[in-house]
Amino acid sequence: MTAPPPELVQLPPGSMVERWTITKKLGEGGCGAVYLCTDATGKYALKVEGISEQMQVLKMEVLVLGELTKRGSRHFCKIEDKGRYGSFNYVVMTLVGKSLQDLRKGTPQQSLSVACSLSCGIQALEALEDLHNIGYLHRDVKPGNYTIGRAELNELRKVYILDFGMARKFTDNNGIIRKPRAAAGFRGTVRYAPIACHKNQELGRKDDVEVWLYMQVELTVGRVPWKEITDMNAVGQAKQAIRNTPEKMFLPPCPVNELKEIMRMVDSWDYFADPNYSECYRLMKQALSNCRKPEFPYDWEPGMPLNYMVK
Ligand SMILES: Nc1ncnc2c1ncn2[C@@H]1O[C@H](COP(=O)(O)OP(=O)(O)OP(=O)(O)O)[C@@H](O)[C@H]1O
Repeated sequence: MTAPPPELVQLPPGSMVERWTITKKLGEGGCGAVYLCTDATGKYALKVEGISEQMQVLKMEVLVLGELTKRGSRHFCKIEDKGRYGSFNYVVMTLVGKSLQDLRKGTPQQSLSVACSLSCGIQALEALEDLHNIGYLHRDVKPGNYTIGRAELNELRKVYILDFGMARKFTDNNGIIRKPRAAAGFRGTVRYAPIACHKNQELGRKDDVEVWLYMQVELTVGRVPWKEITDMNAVGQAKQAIRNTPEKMFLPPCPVNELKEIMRMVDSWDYFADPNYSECYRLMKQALSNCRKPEFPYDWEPGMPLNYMVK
């Protein structure tokens, strides 16, 4: 018999968690919920997880964000507070804006304009590079886990990465890459999983970059070729097969030459490889310049079609 789903912590509007007043629920994930909260200094996001939850993912979130907060990293929420309160653990962090998934879905064509998606893509890869540089893999890269900042903070041109519930440390305490396990279980979302994940192989930095590339396609074109396929193995096969006909994935207005070159590089890397991020940025910037569209304003800035979504 399977265990009943864990009870999510419910915090009604007006309730307090230490000095934080709950305003409303922002969303729910697999293992907890995220609330809008305030204190005397402003608005924040408060993430909670019951202490009896089987999968304790908040710990990883605190570990990763704590490390990045220390380093003053770009693209990450800052931790304001953390602790245990009654029967749950909580972390209070920077409040961010809409996800790239919501913004993409807010358009009739389900995609961002090409210059906007390339520019956001560069920031999204910078976030992964920063995370990899402190020894962690994200392993759940997808447009729903990237957001923009808030208009009130003048952060409409900033991309944040969220959700480290599936992160994994790939280095040991001496910074040496851990030995890959012989077999690893499937992790993440089928649509965005790297090929190695379909093969139950240990994931490395190159796998986060592979998935970032799929995300780039989705943001620019509105879909990945395996969108309609539901069977996990068939999705894995489709990802493999597209290597023979990359033009079918990098549809206009994708910069096909540059993205093909990035895919070629990614496919040449193994578990231990340190991805050549700077070459990826160079190709993305080349594509941005070749598309002959201005990088700014982004699609959701004042006067632009998606601005209604960030108000
Ligand atoms: N710092 C934040 N500021 C604003 N909204 C946030 C913040 N962190 C998370 N959210 C929102 O709260 C919701 C749940 O987020 P969370 O990342 O915890 O869920 P999850 O467990 O990853 O969910 P999923 O299973 O969908 O991946 C999402 O809609 C997310 O956009």
